[in-house]
Amino acid sequence: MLQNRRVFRTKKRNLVGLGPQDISRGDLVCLVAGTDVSFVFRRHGTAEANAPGGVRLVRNAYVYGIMYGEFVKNDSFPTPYPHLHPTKTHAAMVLQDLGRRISGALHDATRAPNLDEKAFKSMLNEISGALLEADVNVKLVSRLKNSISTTVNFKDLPPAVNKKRLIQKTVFDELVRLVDPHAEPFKPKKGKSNVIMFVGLQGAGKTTTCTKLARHYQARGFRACLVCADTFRAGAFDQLKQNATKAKIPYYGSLTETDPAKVAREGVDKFKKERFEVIIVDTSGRHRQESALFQEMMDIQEAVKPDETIMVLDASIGQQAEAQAKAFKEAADFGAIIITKTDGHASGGGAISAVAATHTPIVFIGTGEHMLDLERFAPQQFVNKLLGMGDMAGLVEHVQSLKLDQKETIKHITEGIFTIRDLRDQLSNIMKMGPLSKMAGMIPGMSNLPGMAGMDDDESSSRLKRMIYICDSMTEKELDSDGKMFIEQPTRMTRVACGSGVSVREVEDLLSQQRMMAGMAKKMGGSMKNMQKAQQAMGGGNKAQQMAAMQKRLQSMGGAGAGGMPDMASLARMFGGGGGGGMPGLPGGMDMQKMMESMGMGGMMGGGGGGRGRR
Ligand SMILES: Nc1nc2c(ncn2[C@@H]2O[C@H](COP(=O)(O)OP(=O)(O)OP(=O)(O)O)[C@@H](O)[C@H]2O)c(=O)[nH]1
Repeated sequence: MLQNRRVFRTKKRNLVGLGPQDISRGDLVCLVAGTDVSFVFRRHGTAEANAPGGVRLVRNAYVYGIMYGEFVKNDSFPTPYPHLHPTKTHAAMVLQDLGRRISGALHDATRAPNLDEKAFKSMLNEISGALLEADVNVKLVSRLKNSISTTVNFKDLPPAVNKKRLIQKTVFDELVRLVDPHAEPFKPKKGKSNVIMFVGLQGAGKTTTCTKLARHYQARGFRACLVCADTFRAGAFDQLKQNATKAKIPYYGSLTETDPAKVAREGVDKFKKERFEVIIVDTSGRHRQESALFQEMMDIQEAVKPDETIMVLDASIGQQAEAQAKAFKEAADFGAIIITKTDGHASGGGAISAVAATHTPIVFIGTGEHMLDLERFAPQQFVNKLLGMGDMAGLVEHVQSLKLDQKETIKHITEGIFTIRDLRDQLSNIMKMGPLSKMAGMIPGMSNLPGMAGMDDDESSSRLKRMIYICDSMTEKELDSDGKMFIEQPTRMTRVACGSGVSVREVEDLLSQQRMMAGMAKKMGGSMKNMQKAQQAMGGGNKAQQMAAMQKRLQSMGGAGAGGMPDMASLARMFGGGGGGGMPGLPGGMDMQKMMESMGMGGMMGGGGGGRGRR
């Protein structure tokens, strides 16, 4: 389980086990009749994959709680095939696992018919164990445990107190305290040159994160640019150049100058003269905390006098994080931390402990290699999300930052129309939003749904791309049509299929999805007008207050890790489209679950299932 092996878990029973090292996301762990160990199977990725014969054996596995047949005897698990009993396996993100364990412990304790001291203590032990396993510093865990015990003070609780509420609130508050150093992070000011310098060990993700951050500020209206002061690693400037070019961000660096402080000064001076507002300086890393690295860091700091120094910490650093952060703090006195690679198998707790050790706030977390994989870190929202309670404010901010153009589609839906072009626009908007699993994590209750945790982002993204290719192979007239011309002239389908490199069947599927959505649009046409009026009336008020009220309402629907699923249709209606304080990501009244299902991602919403294979 620990040395390079995988951990399996199912949401309901937290099953844990050992598996082969080459196990991968989406594999099935099955009990086969007549055997007493479980086996890992892999789907072939064809339409027949769901048929009993559509899988191949990878190797055996040991999963506690199912290997002696307990699983088969428990009829609360779905049994899609009589002789194969799959549980969803995935190379789980450990932070997500940590969240699931904590909310599972809370859930078990607070749902117990007799919430006695024993149940409370066992919940505390489970939470502490989960935090320790995730590499959170042992002193911090013990402090958290004591604090919860003291605040709840189970023995002397007056009978009138709502124990469940109190426990939930205390655990939540203490987890927030763990990641909140109560220090205000730096905020760049418009109309001024804000110099931000990055420091960190080699490979922590500095160069990647510099570009992500520059893009983040650029998307929020700042004139952002990048300076490469890494003259130590061959290829560092090329990497920054490549990233910056892709993100359309101006950059500065030198292939010949060897003094990093000189390059940094030249770059910063140049961009200050050009009135750039966010100037990000990337520095070099080393394998270890070497004195040469620290000296270089101080020289660059002296040369560019940054307004903010950010330390980049790899989430997988584990227990060394604290010592490393302390050493960097002494040398470079950084004012903020960015934790990268939180999407990996890292435990993340070490990096979280670094916050407490240096009293420095985490400002962002890196959640993938893509340019958009940077999330603002806010302690309360982070804990909300960790416990599966969603992060609505983050979701709205994320979608708003994408500046999605919805006007045409919303106008169409109001008129009861949904063209193929509308479908194409929606598909590309969904692509811009980033991985669906990430979006799901931000919607209260959604990350707790069966199937969500193991959602295969690569597969859904490639499916979306193929659908966009199909649309891109159509003529303007076809795109603006209601799709009927394809039924009247089926050769059009063959032409589009050839043009986009897919089968005619896939074109047919896309058209039937568009037809289904057009049917929904037709039904919604009339009611939309009234809804927009209501939204406009709401749009004038205080948005922060509305946001807080919405978050509260959704939480009460989702419950604290209870897995309650908000009504997605009403959620989408609340977001509305276009007007007032609505979220421009989804057309008003669109049922997200139906929309995902219609796009062939229904399997993700309900677990199992799986989509149609490619031909
Ligand atoms: N999965 C994932 N990978 C990341 C993330 N951030 C960075 N990476 C990857 O980590 C690797 C190292 O990132 P770099 O940006 O080159 O690291 P660096 O700190 O600049 O390295 P040096 O310049 O050698 O000091 C690259 O392959 C990045 O794509 C993240 O949040 N998630």
